[in-house]
Amino acid sequence: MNRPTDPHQMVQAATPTGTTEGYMPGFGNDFETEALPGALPQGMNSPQKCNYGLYGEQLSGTAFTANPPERTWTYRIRPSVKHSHRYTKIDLPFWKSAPNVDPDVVSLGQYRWDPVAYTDEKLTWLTGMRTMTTAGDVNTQVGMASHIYLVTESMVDSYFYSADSELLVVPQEGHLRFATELGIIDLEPKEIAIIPRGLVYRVEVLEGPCRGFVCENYGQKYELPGRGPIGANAMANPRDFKAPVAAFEDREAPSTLTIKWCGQFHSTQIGQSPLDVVAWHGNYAPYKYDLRTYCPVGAILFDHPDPSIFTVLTAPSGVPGTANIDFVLFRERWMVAENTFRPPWYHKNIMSELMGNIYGQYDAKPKGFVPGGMSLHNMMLPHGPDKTAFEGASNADLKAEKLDNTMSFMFETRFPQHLTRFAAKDAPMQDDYIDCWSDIEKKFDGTPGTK
Ligand SMILES: O=C(O)Cc1cc(O)ccc1O
Ligand SMILES: [Fe+2]
Repeated sequence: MNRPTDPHQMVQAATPTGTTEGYMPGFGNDFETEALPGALPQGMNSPQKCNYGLYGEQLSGTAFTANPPERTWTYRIRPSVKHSHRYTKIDLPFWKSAPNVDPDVVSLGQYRWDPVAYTDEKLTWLTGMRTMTTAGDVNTQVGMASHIYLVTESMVDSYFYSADSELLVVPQEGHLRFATELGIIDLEPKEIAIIPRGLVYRVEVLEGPCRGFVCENYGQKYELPGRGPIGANAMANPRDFKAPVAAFEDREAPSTLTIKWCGQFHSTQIGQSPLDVVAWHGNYAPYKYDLRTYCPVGAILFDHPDPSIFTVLTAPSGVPGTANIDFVLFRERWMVAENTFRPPWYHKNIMSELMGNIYGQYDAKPKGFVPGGMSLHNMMLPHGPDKTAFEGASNADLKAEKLDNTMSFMFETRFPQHLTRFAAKDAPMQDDYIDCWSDIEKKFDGTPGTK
């Protein structure tokens, strides 16, 4: 067990034998963890008096009667209802929620952005969030928002939770620490984290500046996609998802708690750190996942399958097979298909595709889609390889080829995505993006045979 030496170091539970330090493996497991011995009641949830004078409190992430229900029992120094003032609305003008349809902004189109640049401005997780697109409606818990974050400063005596959403965090540069009620998640590029709806946390900069992408999921929680005929292994394997062990701080200091609720931000003053959960058990918890453990399955003879084969996590929408959000990963892999145009095909899709580049080069766009950059191919708008990618791939010698040093992803939603004013006017949009297709030649001349 660690003892705190500075205000931001928490007392952390010992790690169960054989697991990565500070984390417990498994997707959606029913975990139990305690940072002080005997803090977790055994065999029951609500003893008349909890050990150490702790308060028992349940955090429900699904309806009580959902199947399966997801909830966590926390044993904490104070119940979280102990805050001293009412909530005051505050303004975080760059963090938008759906519906956010700006009459001056055209969302219909193919768009691409260079990385949003750091400035001299000091930015925290809250002030550094820049919404790029929104889809659906936060009030009916349908849809999503995509954001870029630029974070240079740790939150100090400042805590946050989103009642609106589960956050999928995809770092591109820098190392962040999510000190949450349920424990600590350290996060760096090539990893992702999921922060559940309702969970209080503080974000610290371990190595800055930090830039990355966030998909805010207003709907049902992310789950592992069914693998169907692929079977019980490959793609994202459950044991590679890691939930933190319990960690707490007993810290009395005037602090601010900010809540995102129905698209608006509110804050209240509290006299202590809310990260005071000494022990917990349950299946509603934050987790992280190392994208390098994703085992891609692909074409081993001919043709290019749909990108759904690369789904890491899927958030259902209620319509079977039609996700509110799919998180899809394009990582290093071998290309071996014979007599095949190997990059993505030209296509139109009812789903809206927002992509981000974590590092390297993406096969359909060898130039222009750079690390830290994003692109949007909105509902039913045609897109596909640029002229260079098309010419290269249709004339390539089709030997086995490793796509190396490449990691891009897609937030794919069944809902159209609307650009924010920031995305349309302030972010570094590439005005000439659609020119990447304009030189595609007509090869047809009425005579048979390949050209
Ligand atoms: O548009 C894109 O680049 C994403 C994508 C990749 C792929 O392999 C197939 C379809 C698709 O939309
Ligand atoms: Fe696409």
